[in-house]
Amino acid sequence: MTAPDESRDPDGLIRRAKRGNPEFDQHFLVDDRVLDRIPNYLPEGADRSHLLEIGGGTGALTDRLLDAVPEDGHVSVVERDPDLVSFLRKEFADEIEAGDLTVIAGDALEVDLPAFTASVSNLPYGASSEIAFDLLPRKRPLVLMFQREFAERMVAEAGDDDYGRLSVSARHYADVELVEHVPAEAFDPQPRVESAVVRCTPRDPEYEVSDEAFFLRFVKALFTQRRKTMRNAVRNTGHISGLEDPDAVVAAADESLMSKRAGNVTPAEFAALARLAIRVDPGVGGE
Ligand SMILES: C[S@@+](CC[C@H](N)C(=O)[O-])C[C@H]1O[C@@H](n2cnc3c(N)ncnc32)[C@H](O)[C@@H]1O
Repeated sequence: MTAPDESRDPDGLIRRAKRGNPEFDQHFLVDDRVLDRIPNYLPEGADRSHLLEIGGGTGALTDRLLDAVPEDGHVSVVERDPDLVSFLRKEFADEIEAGDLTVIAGDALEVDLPAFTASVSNLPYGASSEIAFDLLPRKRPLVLMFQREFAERMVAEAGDDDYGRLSVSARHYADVELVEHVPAEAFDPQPRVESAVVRCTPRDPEYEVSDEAFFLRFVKALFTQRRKTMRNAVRNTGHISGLEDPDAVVAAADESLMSKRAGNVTPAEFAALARLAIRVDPGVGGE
């Protein structure tokens, strides 16, 4: 592993790779201070023995991750662009030869991911939601860079303007915190939007759900009608949630909950309603 003061220069990597195509979600981090900070956002005590990076690009973050793993640790990096894969394999030939780094060629949503202990990634914006929701259920610590608006929706709480399906679904798997806003100037080429880094610390939710898939589908359905009361949202979205008898769920549910809007309902309240629906609705398991 290289010492931190020997980190590769991110601008030099871009020049050597001759890459950086915004159409391929290629915005490379060039701000050394941001690059240095990102691995340190891993939760204290996180197992760093096998770090996974999705979207290696020209390797500026990969280089920092090689410094962040313990002596016998490993970094795996997935990259979809075949030219960047060739570049990474050449640039990091010594680390690959030493068994410290594996470069996996392909789409992160299609390749078999290795058994990583934590992931630190500057995600391709076009696929960030799918990749995050592929990683979150694996219950490993994650430090992920997103578009700022996406990150803010992810960490929003009930009652916040940005609170929605994304906030409830992400929190189902982990504690999520926005740890740093990153301006467009930190990248080359610069994206049109700002970015933000989110730390996800896995934990079990503080509520029970007997059918996770139904819970997540129900939350998704209810937020499609976020301006309506929960009463109407439950009734109008059976085609999405799978409820066969939404009226029975409304009748059995607490009156005050049915009068709220989804944006003011906590994850625990959604979970209690999902458990109730499973008891009373034949479409999702009840009678
Ligand atoms: C935002 S750049 C980050 C690059 C580098 N990690 C950095 O921080 O400078 C995202 C990278 O992901 C790659 N990429 C885009 N879609 C991908 C996918 N579905 N699977 C794997 N890599 C992908 C792009 O080619 C690009 O190199």
